[in-house]
This record gives sequence, structure tokens and C-alpha cells, in this order.
Amino acid sequence: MRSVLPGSDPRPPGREPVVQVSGLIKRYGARTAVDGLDLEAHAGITAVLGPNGAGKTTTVETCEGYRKPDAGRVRVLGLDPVTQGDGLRPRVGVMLQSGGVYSGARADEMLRHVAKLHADPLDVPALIERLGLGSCGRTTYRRLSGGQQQRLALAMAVVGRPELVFLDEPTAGLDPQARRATWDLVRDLRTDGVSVILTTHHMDEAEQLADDVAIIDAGRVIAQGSPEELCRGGAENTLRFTGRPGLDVASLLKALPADSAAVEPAPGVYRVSGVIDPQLLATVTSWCAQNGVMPDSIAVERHTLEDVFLELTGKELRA
Ligand SMILES: Nc1ncnc2c1ncn2[C@@H]1O[C@H](COP(=O)(O)OP(=O)(O)OP(=O)(O)O)[C@@H](O)[C@H]1O
Repeated sequence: MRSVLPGSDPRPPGREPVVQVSGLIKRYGARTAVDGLDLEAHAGITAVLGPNGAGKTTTVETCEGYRKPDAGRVRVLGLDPVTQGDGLRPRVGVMLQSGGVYSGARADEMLRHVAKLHADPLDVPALIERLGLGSCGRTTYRRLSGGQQQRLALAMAVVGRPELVFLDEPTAGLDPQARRATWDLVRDLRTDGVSVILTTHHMDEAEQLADDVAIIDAGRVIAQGSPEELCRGGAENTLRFTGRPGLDVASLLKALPADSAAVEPAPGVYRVSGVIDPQLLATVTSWCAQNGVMPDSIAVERHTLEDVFLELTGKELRA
């Protein structure tokens, strides 16, 4: 396997789960933030999604060893983050949203300092270049832009060549270029055999990057699978066509398989839902032919991860 990160040798992917959480409960006073959560993450990139307050950060911070579970079992790289933290810390990189950096430190000094804490760090100047921080190496942390601070936090998380990195909203507040540079770096981590657990509110980010997605709501994992599996299984796809308004939808419905639906949500817009396969497409076009209907457009609309997410977690804002 080619190594894509500066100074890094690719690691062969392990077969054991990198994270195993079962029956995790975490309370803050009377509030139960995590409520019997089960999660297994394997080598590759796992995205953890969920509405605000769902318990993502609490779960991830428990895996990082920053929080002690009230109940349940947590193993990261096979180790207990609380009782075996000393063995785990050198093998895991953590990117915190708040950065965790002394505000008067210069970016390159900070990164060099963190690199020295590790036995076999990545090449610091190359990493600085790779993340587009070359022009601000001498700038103090407090004077870096929000996006530069984010990228420095990411560099600090990966400089020790961890086996696993936790990235908490790694692209929050980044401009599109910096976002894509971060995505490229995360993909390179995977290519080099580093596993990544990332929390994000960006569905496109999860769709682009993740091998596996876990959706958390009210302190539990409510769905998990690859983006394709979730999009396939979570919601039906639709076939949409446009034509003259007022077509006989009831007659179209009769021609379709039993568990399909056909509606005209707006004049001249027709939506057929159910199992959208070549046979159904043929049925719709032959119904059009029999009824003298020439569609202006016809398209299969696939559900995105965002559709699935909203369907599973609801569309209303959480308190
Ligand atoms: N230190 C704390 N003290 C008290 N309550 C907390 C604390 N941290 C989190 N909570 C509460 O626990 C619940 C879960 O919070 P958590 O930060 O884990 O969710 P999240 O899914 O990461 O949310 P977000 O997407 O908004 O970051 C929320 O109701 C939150 O208010």
C-alpha cells in the first residue's frame, strides 16, 4: 500500500473492532445524555451523526477516556480508556472542537512540541505544508483564523501517527477549500491504515468520507450502516416525472405494483414511490404511452443521507 501522509508507513488494517461500546450510560446529574448505547466501529472511517444534544460528544469523550461511564463497557483498540488510558493514549489522536492549545503558542512550535511527545511522529514541516499552514507557522494560536485553528488542531491529532483518530466536527466553520483539504487528509489517513471516528453535522461529509455511519438520537444508536445501506434501507426512492397537469393518478396507481404510491404534489409534477426498479420504470413509461402522455422530464430521485437522517430523527428542532 502506498503511504500518502508525509513520513508515514501504511499500517495493515486490523480485523478487531477499533471501538466497541455496549450498554453505555452516562448521566449529568438528572439528565441522561447516553442511554444504553451500543456501537461497534471497524477499521476505516466511521461518521457519528445525530441532532444537537443526541449524545455524540459524550460518547466520543467517553471513548477518549475523558469521561467515565456510569454503566456499560467501552473498549478502544481493545483497551479500557479509563483503566488502561496510559497504554491507549499514545495510540490515539484526538481533535477537540476547542483546540486545547495555549493561545500564545506559535503554530509550528506547538506542533513540534506535540510531535516530540511521540516516538515516531510525522514530518512536521511536511504536515504544515500539507494542511496549508505554511504561511502561518510563526503566528500565535490566538491570531490564527478559525479555519487555521481547526487545521492546526487536526495536525496535532495526527502528528503522532495514531492508529485511531477522533475528530469532533473537523470541518466546522471551514471554507470550501479548507474543507476539501481536510477531507483529502482524512482519506489519506484511511489509506495509511489509520481508523477515523468523526462526528459531523454535515451529511455530505459523511456521505463523501464514511465507510460506516452511526446515527445517534436520544443517547442511543438508532441506525448504523454504510451510507449506501442507510440510503437504500431507510427510505423509499421516488420516480418523478413532469407533464401536463391533472393526469389520472388513480389509473397510474392501478398499473403499479401493490405497495407503490403515486401523487401529483404540484400541478404537472408526478411522484411515484415504492421499489423503483427497471420494471417499474417500464410500467410508468408504458402507462404514459397508453394514455398519450409525453413527460417533459423523468428522473429517479435517490434519497440522500440527509433525507434518511431527517426521517429517522424527525424534522422538528430539539430543545
Ligand atoms: N458537562 C455537561 N453537563 C451537563 N449536561 C451536559 C454536559 N455535557 C453535555 N450535556 C448534556 O448531555 C446531552 C448530550 O450532549 P452531547 O454534547 O453529548 O450531545 P451532542 O450530540 O454532541 O450535541 P451537539 O451536536 O450539540 O454537539 C445534552 O442534553 C447536553 O445538554
